[in-house]
Amino acid sequence: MTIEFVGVEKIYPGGARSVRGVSFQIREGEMVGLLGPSGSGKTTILRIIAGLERPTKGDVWIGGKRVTDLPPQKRNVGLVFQNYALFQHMTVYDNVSFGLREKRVPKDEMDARVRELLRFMRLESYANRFPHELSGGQQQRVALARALAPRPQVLLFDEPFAAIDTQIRRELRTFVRQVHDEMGVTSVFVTHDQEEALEVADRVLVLHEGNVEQFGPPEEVYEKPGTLFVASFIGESNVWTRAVQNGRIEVAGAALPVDPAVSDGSEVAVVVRPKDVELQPASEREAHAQVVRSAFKGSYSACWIRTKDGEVWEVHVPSADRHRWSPGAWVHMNVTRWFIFPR
Ligand SMILES: Nc1ncnc2c1ncn2[C@@H]1O[C@H](COP(=O)(O)OP(=O)(O)OP(=O)(O)O)[C@@H](O)[C@H]1O
Repeated sequence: MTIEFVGVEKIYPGGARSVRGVSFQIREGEMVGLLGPSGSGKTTILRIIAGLERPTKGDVWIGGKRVTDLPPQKRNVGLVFQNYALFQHMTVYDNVSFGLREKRVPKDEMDARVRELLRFMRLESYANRFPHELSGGQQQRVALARALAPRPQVLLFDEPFAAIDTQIRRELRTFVRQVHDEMGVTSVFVTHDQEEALEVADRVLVLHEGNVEQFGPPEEVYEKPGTLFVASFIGESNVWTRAVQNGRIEVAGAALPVDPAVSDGSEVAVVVRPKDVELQPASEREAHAQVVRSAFKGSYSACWIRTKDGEVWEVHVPSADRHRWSPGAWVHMNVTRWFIFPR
């Protein structure tokens, strides 16, 4: 099912303008991650898709049908929330069959569907347990099975793994992606965790103060950020302000060209990813910077270097070379890639 927002605005009673005239289209079968800082409108957008909030302006379309005025139960969407929201007094089996009983699905058909989902979720032996007898990851799989039982064509996830520890979280997100692919649904999930969004989503919708900053595949929002906000929010970055002189800005001893439309004297922001700086050993006189600290991160190490102008940059180096950049070492910097935005 496609999902489309056309000029959707949401003003809550009390005046908070949470979503500011947003338009986007989600394709059939896509998995989209809503990513943005706290308060950027992610949950509100998800709730508007679900029909749990009504937009103040604009329209929502699901599968080519205008659903703006339809209640949640008529939208054929499945919801999975952060806190599982399982019925604590019901067994796993009863939780999963809940939506089917509501729909008065015949018993044999319901039983077959529940067994099929429990098998798929690797929960067959837990059918008679109660939620409190399960781990967080298992509870989340029950919540997913329950959402899937009535065969929704859209699945909505609100921070589904936020309460789960790292190892299980990684397993679950791979599992959710597999479920999405095998069930042939369209999915939208809210997350704070950009690694999660970049890993799992086909496209990421980056939100900032109720506006869409960028909507694109993970590699695009990372490698071709459209705005200063996206460049500094997605992935690690060094962000500095520079004044343009003779059509260029000076960064670590290099004069980088600026869009000719930007006039001399104006200020721009330059963003450099830590992986896009090469270090060379240098004498104190020739060096651009000195290493302040380094930290082992597995396959790479992070180094913080202080330039002679006092800026502290984060630079990533292969861990195998880490010993070359111990605190106090003088370094020459070569910036290999950068983004420039108006200030
Ligand atoms: N029921 C409500 N009544 C009034 N204001 C609300 C309500 N729900 C959300 N808001 C406000 O709308 C804005 C967007 O909230 P929303 O929950 O959509 O953001 P979010 O990006 O999901 O944030 P978080 O990551 O913290 O969950 C915030 O400023 C929030 O305070």
